[in-house]
Formats: sequence, C-alpha cells, structure tokens
Amino acid sequence: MSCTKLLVRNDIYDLYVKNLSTLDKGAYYRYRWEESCIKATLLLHAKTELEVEEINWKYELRRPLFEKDNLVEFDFDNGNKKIRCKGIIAGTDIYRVHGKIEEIEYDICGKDYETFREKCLYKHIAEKYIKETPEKLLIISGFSGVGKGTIIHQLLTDHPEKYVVSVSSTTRKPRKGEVDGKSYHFTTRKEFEELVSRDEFLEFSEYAGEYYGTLKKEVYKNYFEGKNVIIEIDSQGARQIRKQQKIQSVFLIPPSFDELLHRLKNSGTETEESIRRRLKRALVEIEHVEEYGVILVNDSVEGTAFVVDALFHPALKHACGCNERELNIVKEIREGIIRYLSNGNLSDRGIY
Ligand SMILES: Nc1ncnc2c1ncn2[C@@H]1O[C@H](COP(=O)(O)OP(=O)(O)OP(=O)(O)O)[C@@H](O)[C@H]1O
Ligand SMILES: Nc1nc2c(ncn2[C@@H]2O[C@H](COP(=O)(O)O)[C@@H](O)[C@H]2O)c(=O)[nH]1
Repeated sequence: MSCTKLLVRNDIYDLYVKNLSTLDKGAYYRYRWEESCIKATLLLHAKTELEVEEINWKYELRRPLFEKDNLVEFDFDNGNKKIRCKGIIAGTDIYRVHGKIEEIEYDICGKDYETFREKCLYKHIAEKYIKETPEKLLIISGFSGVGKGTIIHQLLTDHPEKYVVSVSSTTRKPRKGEVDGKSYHFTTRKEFEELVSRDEFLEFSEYAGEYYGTLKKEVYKNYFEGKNVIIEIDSQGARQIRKQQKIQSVFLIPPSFDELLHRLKNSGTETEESIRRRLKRALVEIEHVEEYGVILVNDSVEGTAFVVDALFHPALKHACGCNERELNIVKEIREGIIRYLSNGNLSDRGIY
C-alpha cells in the first residue's frame, strides 16, 4: 500500500497545487471546513498502485463510506471518469487560531470519521492553545439571581464580535421563554449520559437532581473561531475545569444579602419555595468563593461588565484576590441567608 503524507504550507499552497506533478502519487483536496479552517489537504493511502496513479481527484469528504475492515470507500472524480476506491485517509487541516496559522494533522482509519476528526481537532486546541492562552476563556459563577445573565448580556451587547457564551447542556426542563440551543441544549438523561461516556464534556455536575454540563465542542469551536468564551457554570464545574487547565474565574456577589433577595423577588418568576431552594444552594456555593481568582461585587451593570471585560486582558489573566470589603460582604450574605432560611421570609422585616 502506498503511503505518503501531503503537508503544504498555507502560503505556498496554491502555487504547489498549480505545479503539482502528475507523477505525485497522491490525491489532495482543498476545502473550507469551518470559518477558521483555511485549507485542508487529504491524501489517499490507496489499496492498489493503479488507484494511486489517478491524480486530481475530487474527494467528497462529507460523505465517506466506511467499511468493516476500516478501509474507507471513496468516489474520486478526475473530470473524465469516476473511480470508486478504498483506502485510508491521512489529512492536514490548516486553521487560523486566534490570528495564528496552525496545521492539524490527522490519520484516520476509524469508523466514525467526523467524530474522530473533531476529537483530533479539539485535543489539539485544548493541549496546544487553550492551556497556553487561558485569557481567552473566563468562568463566571455566582448565586442565583446575582446578575450573571445580566452582566453577560451587557458584555455581548457592548462587544458582540468579541465574546460568545458557551451554551450548556442540561437535563432540566425548559422554563418559559427558554429556547433550545440558545438558553441551553436540552437533552434527556440518556443522551446526557451517552455524552458523558464519550468524554464529550469539559465539565459536568448534578444540581437539584438534574445534570448540567459544558460540551468541549461548545468551548473549543468558539475559541477556534477567535472568540473569547464565557463559561457560566457553578463552583463544582469551575473546579473541574481548573484541574485541567489555568483559567481565570470570577464569582459575582451582590452588594448585600437584602439586595440579593430583592433581585430574586424582583424577577417576579420565583415562588417562596424556589427562592428558599436557591438560597440553600447559595449557602453551598458560598463555601467556594475563595477558590475564584476574583470576587466581584455586582453593584452596577455597566461597571461590573467593564471589569469582567478587563479580566480578559492578557495582563489580568492571573489577576487574583479579594479584599476585606468583598470578604465582609460574603460574610454578611452568609449570615443573611442563614437567618432568612431559619426565620421565614423577609416580609417580617418590612422590606418588601
Ligand atoms: N447590577 C445590578 N443592579 C441591579 N439589578 C441587577 C444588577 N444586575 C442584575 N440585576 C437584576 O437582578 C435580577 C437577576 O439577574 P439575572 O437573571 O441576570 O441573574 P442570574 O445570576 O443570571 O440568575 P440565575 O442564575 O437564576 O439565572 C434581574 O432582575 C436583573 O435585572
Ligand atoms: N457545572 C455546571 N453548572 C452549570 C452549567 N450551566 C448552568 N450551570 C449552573 O446550574 C445552576 C442552575 O441553573 P438554572 O439555569 O437551572 O437556574 C446555576 O448555578 C448555573 O450556573 C454547566 O454547564 N455546568
């Protein structure tokens, strides 16, 4: 079986292709794969010498047929005739990753070509880039109702080209107004567990009996397209990601417990029972605030969004710490939640 790798530098690709000798025993194909994919080359490791002698084949990449013996069946078309042959593909994709040109090389003889290729791609990005450029990713956590969604919305409004939010997957039912694929990817438990078994999640956790998780694909695809990715997750998920790589993380807190309660009640959709459930959860989350690089008081939407934007600056990628003010607020919130949960609701205090 003939076997040669075709690696062509992006800047000389066109020239190379134009001058390609018909004696070259290989097939190549140029295509756009995703926004960030500039070129891709493929080479057939053909089964017979006769097959590799055909040149200028067009390879229908998106519809490979797979055989039990791992040989892929292709239709090649040299303009005069179509040939069906079998082989193994080796390929190189050339991408623009945050402004840099990067080649990703892969061999494929597996069953599921698309999945395999994506895995190669994401593994490469994760290992080579994301770990080196943690400032491109940011975790945002915070108590329910603190204003995470509001701040993210502000950032997306102010800088639509710069940021993207990774859409989490969840097994919980959609709430009113939530859109599948935008608010969350709503999945069944079975689907979620299958994704877990295929190692598709960057992190996942169980919250109130439901699964929540961040798909690697969600983060890496956007990262690859040159966006800064915001990951809104809880502290369990944040811990899992931190174990894998350096990443800046921010925990939003309200200016006071009363303000947190005001925001929760003001949303108008929360029942007393769900407020208490969220506050119980906040008591768990509050134990982990000091694991975060930055604790940020969300007292003004514009001001907080401004600081979060600044945290993406490379100079601040390792910024960390909180001062006494934040720690005192955290303490006050913890006491407020405990008091509220043990005393009943705030209407006793004449605030609302
Ligand atoms: N800086 C702020 N000042 C005053 N109100 C705010 C501020 N930030 C957010 N809010 C208000 O707080 C309420 C809750 O905000 P939001 O839904 O963004 O919270 P969240 O943390 O995303 O909640 P959840 O985790 O439950 O989805 C909203 O009514 C929002 O308008
Ligand atoms: N570990 C993860 N936590 C996540 C993810 N997406 C959301 N969340 C957190 O879940 C709770 C509940 O969210 P809700 O939409 O049902 O109110 C909240 O704390 C979120 O931050 C995720 O992908 N991973």
